[in-house]
Amino acid sequence: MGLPRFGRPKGFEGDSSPNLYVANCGPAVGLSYDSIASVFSAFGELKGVFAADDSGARVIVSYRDESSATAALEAFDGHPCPDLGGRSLHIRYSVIQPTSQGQVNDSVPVSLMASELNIPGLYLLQDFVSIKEEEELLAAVDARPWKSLSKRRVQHYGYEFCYETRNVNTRRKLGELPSFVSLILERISSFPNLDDSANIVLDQLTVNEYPTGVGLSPHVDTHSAFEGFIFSLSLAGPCIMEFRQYAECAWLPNHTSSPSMKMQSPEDDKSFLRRAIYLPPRSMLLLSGEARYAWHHYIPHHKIDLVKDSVIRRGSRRVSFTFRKVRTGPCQCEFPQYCDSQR
Ligand SMILES: O=C(O)CCC(=O)C(=O)O
Ligand SMILES: [Fe+2]
Repeated sequence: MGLPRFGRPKGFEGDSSPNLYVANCGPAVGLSYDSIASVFSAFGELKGVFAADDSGARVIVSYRDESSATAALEAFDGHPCPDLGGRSLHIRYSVIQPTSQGQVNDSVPVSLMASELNIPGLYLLQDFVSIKEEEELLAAVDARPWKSLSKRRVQHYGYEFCYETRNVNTRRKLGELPSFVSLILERISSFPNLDDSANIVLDQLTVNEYPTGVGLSPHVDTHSAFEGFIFSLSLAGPCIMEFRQYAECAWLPNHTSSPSMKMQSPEDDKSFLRRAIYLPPRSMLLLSGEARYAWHHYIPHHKIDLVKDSVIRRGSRRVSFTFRKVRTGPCQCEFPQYCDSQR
């Protein structure tokens, strides 16, 4: 699983910091992130509560001010906390771990199953289409005009996606989704894990063709552009997809709380959790809820991927069909810190 950028300091006396490493605390011991945030926010404004590792029993509580972290540490370290199920917490100041770019790119283990990533709302179904259907879908898009971007080719159906604004013009509808995807839309309407999949109406399709070694930069599909379900069908070649959750989203447009913040893009923000999943051809990925709204997805620009103990070569191309529903009003998701409609 992904390594957090905040770690436990070596030794017992770490330098003080606004970030606390809190052990014996987390969803694995019955404490939700919300309940932890609510108890720790009594000591000052929080930036957030994050998993410290994959145990589910260690978290990073990140404050705006160091003095708040000090007050919380003094109050809670080593004492049973009645508001957190009477658990005794073990608290240290946390430090930012120095990671090299090499580690960032290469060290995250790759899972085969979405459930292993522990990201709510993320689902992967293998063999969503047959080999024959895959051939037909590829033939259908290859018979239609591709638009060349700098490193990959795309086709848009339903609505054009504008890469400059990362949005769609809702007043310019191109038409209905093409008939060659009807079978996919029908299968999506009985997608497991969704309460009401039959009522999901998808009206935008982006087809991406990635040559070997080409990926996609980390991004969250713009909240104000698309609704809460994003389905992505992988065809032809495999890839891995990495998910990143950033501690700060200061580089989002209209960020007002830190006007002096210099960060321009997620690449400048080094505080993030990482998870990765293998996407084989013919699999369907669903991003919903937290996975859709609060995690960046990213396809590393690799020619080969290490999956468990196997080296997997990307094919000569990967073609993905991404189905979304264009949003017509502002997004009202539960993740305002990641939401362009709510900033
Ligand atoms: O190729 C994929 O599976 C994902 C494409 C994607 O994330 C996007 O078009 O926003
Ligand atoms: Fe995306």
